[in-house]
Amino acid sequence: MVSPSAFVIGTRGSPLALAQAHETQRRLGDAHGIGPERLPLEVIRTTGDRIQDRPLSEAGGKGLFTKELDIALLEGAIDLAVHSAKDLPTALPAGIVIAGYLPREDVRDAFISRRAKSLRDLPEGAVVGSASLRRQAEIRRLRPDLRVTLLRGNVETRLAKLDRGEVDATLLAMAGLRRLGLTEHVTAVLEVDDFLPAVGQGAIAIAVRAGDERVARAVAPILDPATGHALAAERAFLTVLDGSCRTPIAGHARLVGEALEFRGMVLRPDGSDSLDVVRRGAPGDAAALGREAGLDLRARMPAGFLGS
Ligand SMILES: NCc1[nH]cc(CCC(=O)O)c1CC(=O)O
Repeated sequence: MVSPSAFVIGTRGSPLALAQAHETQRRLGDAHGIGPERLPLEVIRTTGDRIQDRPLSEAGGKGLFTKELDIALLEGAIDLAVHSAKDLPTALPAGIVIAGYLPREDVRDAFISRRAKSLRDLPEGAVVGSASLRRQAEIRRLRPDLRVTLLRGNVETRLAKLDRGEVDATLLAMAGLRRLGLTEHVTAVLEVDDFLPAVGQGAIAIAVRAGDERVARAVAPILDPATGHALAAERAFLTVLDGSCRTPIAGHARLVGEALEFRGMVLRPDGSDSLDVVRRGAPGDAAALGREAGLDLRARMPAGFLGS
């Protein structure tokens, strides 16, 4: 007899999404002593996966990668959804909550190029491709002389475009490259203090139905409290500033000893100006810390900074 599924894991179908879903499946299986056959993956294609020709910020923003998974969750077709925390909107649909996060991967961005050893060494006028408004603005801030172009597609597609010489360099998250076993492509790693990552970068979020105690209890042992505190601060920061998905925003929280340290930044899209903030506090006050950091930046922002 085939044993019934314990929990159905919903995921997008990109190689990175599948790697993250498999990691979730492995951790959940280990925690409960059950095999992958009892934790089947249900692959769901999202609007964000279909749009390849324009920046997603122009196509309606972040919910594009989550809507179809949200529906499957609410309809009971899946029991939990695995997401890159970075791609999650700040507001989730009614009836869906984030149970928590897996232990965080490397949060840093990687510089990848065949033409230079580092962002600093790229020749003047070199072309750097990225689809991220944050990375585009941070690159322009550090190197206003470079040409920044749109480079979309999944991690493998972008590396192929680099190999074909469509761009001289690109930036990708270390977390994704590690999960895909592609770190041999990395030319240099950008430290957090030099190149502040996106809110949620490197973290895998587990979304569940609100009030579904069976699923909540099952996933609890695989969730990482430290990552939860960091993400609470980062997402509260984003919520305060997320007036527009056209805004380059960076934010990162980490435990330093007993304290949670948060750094946040907003940039003009052309990199000509930026504002940053640092706050430290108790991990238990993570959300308030992030919110206050966001309010502080908002109060210091000149009119029109967010491009509205
Ligand atoms: N927006 C795409 C996306 N969403 C999550 C990751 C990488 C994994 C992560 O940041 O957790 C990536 C690719 C990238 O930014 O290089």
